[in-house]
Amino acid sequence: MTSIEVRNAYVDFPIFDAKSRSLKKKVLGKVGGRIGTESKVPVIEALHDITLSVRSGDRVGLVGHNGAGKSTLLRLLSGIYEPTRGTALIDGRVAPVFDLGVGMDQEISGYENIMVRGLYLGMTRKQMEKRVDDIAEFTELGDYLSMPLRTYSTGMRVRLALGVVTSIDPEILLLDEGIGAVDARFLNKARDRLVDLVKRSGLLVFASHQDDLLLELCTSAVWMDEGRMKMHGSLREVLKAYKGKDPYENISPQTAARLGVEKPVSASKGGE
Ligand SMILES: Nc1ncnc2c1ncn2[C@@H]1O[C@H](COP(=O)(O)OP(=O)(O)OP(=O)(O)O)[C@@H](O)[C@H]1O
Repeated sequence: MTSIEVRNAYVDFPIFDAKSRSLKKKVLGKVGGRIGTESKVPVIEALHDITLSVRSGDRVGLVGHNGAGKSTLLRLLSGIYEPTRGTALIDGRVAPVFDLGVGMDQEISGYENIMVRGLYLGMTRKQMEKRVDDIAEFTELGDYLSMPLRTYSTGMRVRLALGVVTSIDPEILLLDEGIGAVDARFLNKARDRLVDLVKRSGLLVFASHQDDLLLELCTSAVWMDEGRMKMHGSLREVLKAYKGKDPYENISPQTAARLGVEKPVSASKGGE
């Protein structure tokens, strides 16, 4: 069965070229994992004693401040990082969607990039051949699909990458928030495809700062803080604790309608 089991896992990054004198001054920072200065070189404790079990059907959101450890945790769950201590057992085919640009080649055409990126995400050539027309239509890139990628604007690249990403059939889908960083009109168009993609996926872990997208794609959540799991529970409860207010207070009427929930009347003033 598709699953990920993480037990007492730590991820440390030793930093060999840090300016250790200024580290001794201990400037109090609000973001990032703890920096240990006991050993010869400073060590960033990006993940600290993580125990997490994700199974088929789970849709987990990762929330937390900048540097809290969300991306590092995604990389641990994908097998890209090995834990420094502890274990991470991954059972299933992983599609890591961290950076929309990864696996894209500047010198080959949009069509060719669709194939290459699909293979990188675990699809076969045959599967991608069947999907290429659908992806091409979604991107609205027309004749540009025959041009080399270097001729594309940033937004055009995002369209291409999102088209491919939302066409795959992953067992384990790991999404980093970059996916949300596209213009609102195109995101609207991509949203349905993203929702379908998540439905097709065995399990999802999604790191994001955007409540709307989290509410749409996830049911449970983990709140990361200084590399530790501060809370694990239903998405609504975790967002409530993290933000200090009910996430449904902030969502747009359109999102409320899509989610089939009633937007509660704003009761408290909170904030990150
Ligand atoms: N390759 C690396 N080398 C050294 N330190 C790293 C590396 N990657 C992450 N870190 C550190 O690990 C900690 C966690 O970073 P991570 O990128 O996982 O945070 P995040 O929660 O995804 O943040 P954001 O919301 O800003 O993307 C930070 O203190 C960061 O400085």
